[in-house]
Amino acid sequence: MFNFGIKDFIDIFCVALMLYYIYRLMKESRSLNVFIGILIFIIMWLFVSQVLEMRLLGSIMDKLVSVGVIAIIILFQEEIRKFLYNLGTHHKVKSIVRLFSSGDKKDKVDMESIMPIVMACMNMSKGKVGALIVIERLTPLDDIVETGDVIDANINQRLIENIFFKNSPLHDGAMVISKKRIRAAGCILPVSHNFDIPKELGLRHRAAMGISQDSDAIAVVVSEETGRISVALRGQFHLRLSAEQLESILTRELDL
Ligand SMILES: Nc1ncnc2c1ncn2[C@@H]1O[C@H](COP(=O)(O)OP(=O)(O)OP(=O)(O)O)[C@@H](O)[C@H]1O
Repeated sequence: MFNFGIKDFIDIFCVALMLYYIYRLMKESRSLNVFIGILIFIIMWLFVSQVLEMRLLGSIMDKLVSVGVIAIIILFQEEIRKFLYNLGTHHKVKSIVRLFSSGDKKDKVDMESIMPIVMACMNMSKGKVGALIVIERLTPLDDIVETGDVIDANINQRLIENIFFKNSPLHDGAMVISKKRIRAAGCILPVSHNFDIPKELGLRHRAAMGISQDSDAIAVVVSEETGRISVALRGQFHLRLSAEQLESILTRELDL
C-alpha cells in the first residue's frame, strides 16, 4: 500500500536541502522571522484545507497563497538575485561560461596594466590619499560606470594618482578599470551591510566589500586615514597589503 522507493528518498532529500538553503539565506539576510511566519502560514493552510476541510477559509487561504508567491518574490528580490548570482558564479559554472565566452584575450588586463595600479596605490598609501579602484572581470560593471563620469583612458599611474588627489573633482567615489582602460571615476558602489567588517573600516571599505559581493570584480582600497592597502575579493578582505602582496593578488586573480 505504501510504496517508498529511492526516488521518494531523493525527492525528500532535495526538499530538505532546499528548505535548509532558504533558511540559511533568510538567516543571513536577517529575515528569519519572515521565514518562520511563512512556515506557520503554510502549516495553518494545510491544516485548514486538508485536515479540517473548511472550504470557505481554505479557499481564501488558497488565494492568499497564489498571490503570496508574487509577494515573496517582491519582498526578497535582493536575496533571490544574490542566490542566483552565487549559483551563476560558482567556480564550476564559471569555468563553463569562460569556455564559451568570446572574451578577447588582447582586451584582458595584463601585467603592463597592473603595474601602474600597484605603483599608484603604493604612492597614495605613502601620501595617505584615499582611493577605491574596481577592476572588472567577467561580471559587466556598466551599471556602476553609469553612476560616475566616463573617462576611457589608458591605465596610467600619474592619471590614477591625479584622479584621487584630494582636490580633484573626481576623487570621491570609485574608479572602474575594464579591459585595459580606466573607464570611469567618481562611481557609486553598493555598500555592504555585512556585520563582520571591522568597525574601524568605514564607507570606502564597505563599498569595496559591496561590489566584491555583488560581482566578481576586484576592489582595491587605499585608506585615507591609515594609508593601508586592502583588497576585497569574493566578499572577503585581504587587509594591510604590501605592494608585492597587492601585485601577487592581482596577478593571480587576473590569471596573468
Ligand atoms: N558607496 C560608495 N561608493 C563609492 N565610494 C564611496 C562610497 N561610500 C563612500 N565612498 C568613498 O569613501 C569616502 C569616505 O570614506 P570613509 O572615511 O567613510 O571610509 P573608510 O573606509 O574609513 O576609508 P578611509 O580609511 O580612507 O577613511 C567617500 O569620500 C567616498 O569617496
